[in-house]
Amino acid sequence: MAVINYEVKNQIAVLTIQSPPANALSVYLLNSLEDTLDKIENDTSVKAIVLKGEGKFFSAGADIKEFTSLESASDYQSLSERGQKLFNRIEHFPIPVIAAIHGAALGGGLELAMACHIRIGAENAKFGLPETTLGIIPGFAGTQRLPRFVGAAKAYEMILSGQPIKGEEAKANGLLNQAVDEEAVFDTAYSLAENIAAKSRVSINAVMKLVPYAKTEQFQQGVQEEAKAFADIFGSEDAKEGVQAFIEKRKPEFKDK
Ligand SMILES: C/C=C/C(=O)SCCNC(=O)CCNC(=O)[C@H](O)C(C)(C)COP(=O)(O)OP(=O)(O)OC[C@H]1O[C@@H](n2cnc3c(N)ncnc32)[C@H](O)[C@@H]1OP(=O)(O)O
Repeated sequence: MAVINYEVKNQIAVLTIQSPPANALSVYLLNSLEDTLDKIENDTSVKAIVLKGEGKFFSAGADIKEFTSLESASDYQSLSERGQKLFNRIEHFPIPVIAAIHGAALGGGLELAMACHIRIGAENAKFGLPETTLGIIPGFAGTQRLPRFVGAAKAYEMILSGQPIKGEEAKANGLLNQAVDEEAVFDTAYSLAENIAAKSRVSINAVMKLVPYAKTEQFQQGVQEEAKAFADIFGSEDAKEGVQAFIEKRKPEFKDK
């Protein structure tokens, strides 16, 4: 069963994505994450959060297999808006969230990591938005958040090519705060959480309120446009072909329509 498991100890909540085999972000999992945030927001003991994935990856993104059960453009737009809203909540969460990323953060997995406040990643992990490989586009605000971290030129390259980058390159491009050995990812994230938890809650709350003002004003407009485009693109033959090809483990044959 896909869930977010969480444990609170010493004022730190550790959230673990448990959705084997790839920690795909199904709607059920997104709902579980929302429920967990509700509980943590009401737990006045928590001062920092570490978010990690169980198994081989942090997360391989939205559940591609679930796409085939959606029918209309409005279903796809709702899915996109569901993820966008949740990730926006994380970005504005009053408690700092540190993503501890190993294996891969792809598609929605990277979009989730980018909504967190701090990212510690493995040097050998893959970071990317491979949606164009499926004949679709990112839909959980990736087109808007990625350029913020890596700049427009690198974002175009990553989104249009669909090619992931490794931890060192992600760090050099501002996507990661630190790139460390895979074995050290969780401990590095956790000790940063301990450092934060030793600070006054008053300071933490003030910082969490102030930093979001640094955002651009067009971000909300951008994510609305993204949800519409995400819905439209699923009406294309190439999106059906791309998703089907992933499921059938073959290369897609795009027809540009
Ligand atoms: C709005 C948001 C949109 C999106 O996020 S769209 C999704 C974007 N993400 C991707 O396109 C990533 C797709 N996955 C991959 O590229 C690869 O996988 C990995 C690099 C993550 C891992 O590769 P490897 O180690 O070779 O494993 P494996 O055999 O490909 O995958 C193991 C199992 O995990 C399933 N899986 C992987 N990613 C997803 C996913 N995103 N949604 C649903 N299932 C996924 C596979 O199918 C397979 O399953 P089985 O063992 O039954 O064959």
